[in-house]
Amino acid sequence: MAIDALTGLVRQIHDDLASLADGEVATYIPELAKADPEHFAIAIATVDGEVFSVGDADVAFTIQSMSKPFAYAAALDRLGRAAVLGRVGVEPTGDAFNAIVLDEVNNRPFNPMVNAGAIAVSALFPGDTAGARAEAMLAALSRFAGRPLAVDDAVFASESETGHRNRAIAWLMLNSGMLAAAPDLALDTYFRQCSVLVDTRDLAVMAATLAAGGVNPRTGERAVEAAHLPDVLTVMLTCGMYDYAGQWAWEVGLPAKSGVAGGVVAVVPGQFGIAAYSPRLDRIGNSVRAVAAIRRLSERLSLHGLAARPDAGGALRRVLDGRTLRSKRWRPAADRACLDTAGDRLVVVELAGQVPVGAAERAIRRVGAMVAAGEAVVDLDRVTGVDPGAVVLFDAFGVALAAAGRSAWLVPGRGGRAVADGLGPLARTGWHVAAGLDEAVEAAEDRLLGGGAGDGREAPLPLAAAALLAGLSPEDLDLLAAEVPIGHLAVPKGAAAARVGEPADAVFLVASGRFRVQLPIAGGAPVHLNALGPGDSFGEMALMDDVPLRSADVVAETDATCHVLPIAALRAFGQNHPLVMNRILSRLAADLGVRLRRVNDTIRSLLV
Ligand SMILES: NC(=O)CC[C@H](N)C(=O)O
Repeated sequence: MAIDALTGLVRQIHDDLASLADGEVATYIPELAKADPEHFAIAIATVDGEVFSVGDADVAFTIQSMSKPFAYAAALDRLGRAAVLGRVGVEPTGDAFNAIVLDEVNNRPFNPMVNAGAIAVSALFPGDTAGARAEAMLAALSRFAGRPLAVDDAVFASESETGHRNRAIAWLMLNSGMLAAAPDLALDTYFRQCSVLVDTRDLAVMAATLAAGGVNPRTGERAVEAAHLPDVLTVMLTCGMYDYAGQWAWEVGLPAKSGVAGGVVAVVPGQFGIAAYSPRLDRIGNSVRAVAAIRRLSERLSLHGLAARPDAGGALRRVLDGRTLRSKRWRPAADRACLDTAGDRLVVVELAGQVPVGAAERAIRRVGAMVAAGEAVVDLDRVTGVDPGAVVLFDAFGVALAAAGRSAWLVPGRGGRAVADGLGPLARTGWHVAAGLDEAVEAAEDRLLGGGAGDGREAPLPLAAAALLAGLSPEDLDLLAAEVPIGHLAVPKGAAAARVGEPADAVFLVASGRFRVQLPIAGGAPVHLNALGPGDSFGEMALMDDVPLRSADVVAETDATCHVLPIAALRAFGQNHPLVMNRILSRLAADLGVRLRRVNDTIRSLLV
């Protein structure tokens, strides 16, 4: 049995309320009077499909008015907002759920949560016969529950026989032309809809489907388009608890809906669906224990929708500048020195997690402060989601950049694809979308440097200028040139000087041009490890160990040339001149130390 945090907390609330016996079981629908007043259950469903429950969570009862948000969602999905708004408003009435009050001005019921509005919505289910409409209604509600639901025929019969007030409402609406179907047909669908059998766990899953953007977290099936959720959740918050809705919004702050069989569902957008069941009702028709249970849960877990939220800037993970964050591109000492000073005119803003509008605005503000005099990169690789409004801001900023004749780099990475896709035509935006952070930083550095050296057209460096041989005297170099057959290799742009798995039989000293050291990934882009330029070396690790094969690809970024020293000849040279070889190996060890520290910095930056 897995140990979790919610079950114990919910059980505590359940136990604390077990003795609460206020309220009366509904009897105006005779069949409802048969409910066991002691039944009490609480359930929570998460948006990733877990369901926690305590008490009588498997006891079945009829959904009653808790069906209304789901029927409303189905109507919005099928007919669209305008058509449904023409049939039912969104204004709370402050009256009882069965009030015979219609919005005469707009010729429609006030909202879809009271009976009048709900009957108007039930009339919108498709079908020419009661059976066809019932089938459409059950299919819609079942998508939210994630299992086939059925009607309790006894409750349906009981409500049909006694539903005179609802009949009055329906015929009154017919009289005003508000009903989209014949009253008997609309009422048949509505009474069946209210008589659908559910248990508390079902209701939690139905609410979780609304919390999860309209997708059922148990089945993965979409029950309603996400675009309709604000409509559904708003009327649940403002009207769902009838003339207790104002106090509910103030105390609990969650979109919710009650039902006279004794249930209440509540939605924590993006997190949970909550349901509670206990048949005793207060004078308004809401379950006393269920209201108390969800109120306590909201208080205990600070779920109130308008509770203070953490600063939106939390998604702004890091802001670095070009003095600390460098591209992997090789740069000559002069360029490196330039970046040591001018690097503060290159800013890299990194976002992570969910990006609300506020965080996007803050990141953009940092970029906007820089692009007038320098370069900027926005890295979204660690982002897990971007609010639609944030995408709008990124696009608007791109247009402002273009209008100002400036530009900046955007790195969508693994999480920011929605932003890149949401940008208008790249021609009208000042964003450069980069495949990776290193590419963007390299391009920003180039622009800061006015180009950047190592383009392959420079004169090849002599052997003596190789960093690996920096410790050798002219005499040492003469010895080396006399006893080691030194080759020269020209590598055209795009060609590989070395490939993974090839024999590691030579050391390459870069004389001109640039190389990228990379790991080939089957079916994907290679992983960029390092950049090399004139004076650098590769393949020299073979001097230190007996690994006979190359461990990475080395590909020319520009036309390039290298001095080539065979390993076997170098080893023989080392036997004859151990002191000279020792200077080469000391240099190599020092270089490896620099590379190791750079790798440590990279790892540390990933963990920060
Ligand atoms: N609030 C409710 O659950 C009322 C639903 C019930 N079927 C009615 O129409 O009266």
